[in-house]
Amino acid sequence: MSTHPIHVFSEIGKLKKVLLHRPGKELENLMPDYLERLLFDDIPYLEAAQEEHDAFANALRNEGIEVLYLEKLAAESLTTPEIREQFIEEYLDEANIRGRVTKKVIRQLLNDIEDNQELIDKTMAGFQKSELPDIPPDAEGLTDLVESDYPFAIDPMPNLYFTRDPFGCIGNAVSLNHMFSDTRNRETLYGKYIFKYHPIYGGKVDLVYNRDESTRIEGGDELVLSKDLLAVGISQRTDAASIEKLLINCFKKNLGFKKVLAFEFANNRKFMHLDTVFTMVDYDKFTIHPEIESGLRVYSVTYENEKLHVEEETRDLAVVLAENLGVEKVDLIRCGGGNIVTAAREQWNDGSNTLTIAPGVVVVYARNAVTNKILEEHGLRLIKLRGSELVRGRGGPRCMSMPFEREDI
Ligand SMILES: NC(=O)NCCC[C@H](N)C(=O)O
Repeated sequence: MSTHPIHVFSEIGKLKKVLLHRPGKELENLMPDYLERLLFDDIPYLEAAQEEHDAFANALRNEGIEVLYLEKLAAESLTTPEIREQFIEEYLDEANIRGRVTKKVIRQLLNDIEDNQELIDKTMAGFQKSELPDIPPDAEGLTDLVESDYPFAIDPMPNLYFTRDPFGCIGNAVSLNHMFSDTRNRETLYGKYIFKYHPIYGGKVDLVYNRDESTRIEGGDELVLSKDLLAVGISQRTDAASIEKLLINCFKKNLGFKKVLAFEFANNRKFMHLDTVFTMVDYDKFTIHPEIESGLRVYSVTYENEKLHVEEETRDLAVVLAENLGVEKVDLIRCGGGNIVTAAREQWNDGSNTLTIAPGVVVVYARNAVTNKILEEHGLRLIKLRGSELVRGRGGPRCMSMPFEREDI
């Protein structure tokens, strides 16, 4: 094992260390009127969501995996008063606050929080206007005084428990993403501080993408299939141009990857990321959602002599994968078992969003019984989670986890 604090050269190597976020008060700041913009489909019951999430973390620990928490690493990254102040400033600048006086008032409230963990948790939860002291009528800010029914001074970040997306560990490096939506793009600030200032990770990890890039990419579209091969989705969330930048940067940092398979598929919410329709579960096995297969286009992207080469793959996906992984044959396991309704229902509930913790061992939601049975029939060992509340944010075990260390395969 290398001495790098990030080491991820496959999707399936034995998972050693993984990053989660325990859902917090940000979920209690969800309201029906704003669900769509905040990318939620319903409002989870926080206490039950936390119980389900703790069960997820414990299931991983029982398999010998070290569980890290985003909120804890972020708090540990505020190592000096100056860094803490800078963090608060950047957070406020990105929080879309309506008035100067309101911003000043919130800055004071944040400064008054002594404990760094409490500070980070509060930035994640957001601020209801009702939590702020009244703005005096003679305050100089017009925007602060104009009444609006919108109840938040700062929106919550309810999607934080999907740690897969704001940044992705690729080899020894990290892709600190520029995300598709305003609501999620704010989440990448925590990654920025972790990889800049955290006592273990700060300054030790190369970035192969940065949050200030203009084109978008999200971790759910980034799959490390082998030490040579990445797969990246061109999706609702990820632009083709970002894949080119990512590949060039991986080359420049000598990470060893030789090719990206770019998967272009339907651009819509139900298939928001590649990992909602396609995951690797063993040396030669993948889950796939049948509904994407007919429209799927796959491109091989390589970079040689400072030039990108792109070629559309016309052969079957299974053949392309087998050749690129150096295995005889690849099994594409179709979620839902060939029934279009079952497949659609179970995909919506993240039936193909498996987290592989060792070759052939995957974490899944128990609720996707048909897909789970098929996975078992293919010889996989399943660790089944209850996800009744967690699934309301539209993500499964892979979305809720970011591997920091895997054993090489
Ligand atoms: N990798 C993933 O597919 N993550 C799930 C993200 C769900 C979240 N509500 C979102 O729409 O971004």
